[in-house]
Amino acid sequence: HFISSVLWIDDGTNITKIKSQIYFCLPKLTSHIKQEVTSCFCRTAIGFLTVSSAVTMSAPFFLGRVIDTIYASASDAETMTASLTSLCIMLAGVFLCGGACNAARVYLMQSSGQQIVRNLRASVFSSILRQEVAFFDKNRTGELINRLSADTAVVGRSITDNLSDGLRAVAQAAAGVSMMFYVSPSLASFVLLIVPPMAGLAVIYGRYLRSISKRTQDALAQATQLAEERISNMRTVRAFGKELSEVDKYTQKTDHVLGLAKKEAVMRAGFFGVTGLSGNMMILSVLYKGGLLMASQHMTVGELSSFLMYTFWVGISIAGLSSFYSELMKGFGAGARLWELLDRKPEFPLNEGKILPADQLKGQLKFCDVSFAYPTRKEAPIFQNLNLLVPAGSIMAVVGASGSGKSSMVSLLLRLYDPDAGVITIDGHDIRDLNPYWLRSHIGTVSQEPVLFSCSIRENIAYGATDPDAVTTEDVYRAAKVANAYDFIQTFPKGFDTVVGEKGVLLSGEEPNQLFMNEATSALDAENEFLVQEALERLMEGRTVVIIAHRLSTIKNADAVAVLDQRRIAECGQPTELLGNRQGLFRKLMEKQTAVHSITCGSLSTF
Ligand SMILES: Nc1ncnc2c1ncn2[C@@H]1O[C@H](COP(=O)(O)OP(=O)(O)OP(=O)(O)O)[C@@H](O)[C@H]1O
Repeated sequence: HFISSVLWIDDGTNITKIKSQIYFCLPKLTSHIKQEVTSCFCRTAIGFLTVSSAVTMSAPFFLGRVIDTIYASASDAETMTASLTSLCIMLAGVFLCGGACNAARVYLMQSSGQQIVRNLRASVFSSILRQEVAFFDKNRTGELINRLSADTAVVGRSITDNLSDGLRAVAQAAAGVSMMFYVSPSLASFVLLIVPPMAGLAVIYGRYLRSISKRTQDALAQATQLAEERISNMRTVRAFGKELSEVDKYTQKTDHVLGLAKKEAVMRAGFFGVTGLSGNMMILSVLYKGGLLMASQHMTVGELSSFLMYTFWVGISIAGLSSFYSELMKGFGAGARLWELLDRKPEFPLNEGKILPADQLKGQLKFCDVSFAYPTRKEAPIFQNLNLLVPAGSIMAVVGASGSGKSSMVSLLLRLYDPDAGVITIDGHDIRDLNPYWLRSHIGTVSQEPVLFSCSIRENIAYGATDPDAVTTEDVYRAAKVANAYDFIQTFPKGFDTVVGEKGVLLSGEEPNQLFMNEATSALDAENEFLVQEALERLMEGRTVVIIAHRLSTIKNADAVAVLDQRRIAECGQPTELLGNRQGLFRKLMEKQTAVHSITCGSLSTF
């Protein structure tokens, strides 16, 4: 136990990183631990820990006494039965008490850990949702989810059960070594002479084993990344017919993992074979030396038995210490990632800034010399000195080639990102001075992508309301009717209570005939397009509307058209006027447009 645990305690990898994680986390973890330790919950657990450890560590001593009693009175059956019975009953009571205390300690520590995990999860989730949109461009969803679920659990465990297991291991190892010296100083010195050199060898071997183990992990991570990318972009793989070559690539990566794993297996086999052998050899030598001490009347058989049991306990406790250490290091790593997230101040305020009085709101929109590049792709500017004026109450269609930045304009208007230069104003007010909550609640967006949460249609419709709980069934029906969706939703067996999954996954699964039958799709599309168009036209009345026209047929109601090209508005004017210019970009776009795309429409509803 001792030798194999040395392997894991000596974590030679990246000490500097671990150190910086410890410096960063320790104050935060300490405040958590302080809070925890001062709770009566935890004090009780420490009390139980002390009793159970004391019982565990006194057990070998008393068991040695039992053996000596058996030996001493082996010739007198009556005396032996009497003294053995009373000793065993007493010890059984003590052990029972120790077991109960241990169970209570584990229960209290685990509950305390779960409480910490719950609090951490709530704070981390809240911190994630407060971040600006650019943060989500830079951080992968999977990684954030991992912090929320796995890292919180690791931190919780490392400062509760793990800490109590660690304390227990320290106490038991110290008590065990002391008891070994108490029972037989000469045998204890003998053991302590042979263990350190063996531990030294284990450290050297362990470092090599760990480096191979790390290489295997890295190779596996590469293979997994390849698989993840290919699976999530399955459509592209299928479209290019690359299934077989991708399988080959993945197989090559897994072959590499297999090669390293085999090497590691050989190394591990050697290591554990040698540690098992050396463990047995050590016990044999203790027995040999102990036997000699018994022969010279320096030790009883009970003392030798106690001594052996203590050596086992010390070994087990040190193994426990090594797992405590590695869990604690994991806790520091996870903690560093969590607190980095918890301490991160979002770049945009969430609910601060000016709120314009409703009666002063006209809805004039202006982009003045706006330059913008996505934070993740600073080298590829989307807009440079873009200017556009959308008069209050008018309908402006923004057109342009795919990737010209139409949707990016909506993102800037919603203040999902800030321009790098220039200003965007609403009725002359810089949107950076306005309260983003208020701003977004006054901008309605209608998008081609139905983002549905996995709950009922009713809940999905109510999602946009300021207070979804206050939304009545009538409100939901009214909203559905305005969107021309009421009749369509009523065709589902469960109507508004139909549960839909993320991106409508369940909806398609439940209602395949009505939604996704091949022959029906075109008819449904046309019908839906008409219904949506009609609903939008009703919504547009009296509002400032920016239509992001992916399909040029959707601009027929627009008062003006702005053509995006070369990172700015290249043309702007009435559709008929622009169509009249044969060399104009709009005219060319109209001529080019033969394929039918779906629409995305960003509308400034309230203005
Ligand atoms: N979050 C993002 N991070 C980095 N680049 C982005 C991001 N979103 C869009 N882009 C890039 O910005 C450019 C403009 O994209 P945008 O979606 O605004 O164009 P679009 O005109 O609406 O295109 P489409 O008509 O194809 O929808 C594209 O090159 C796109 O790849």
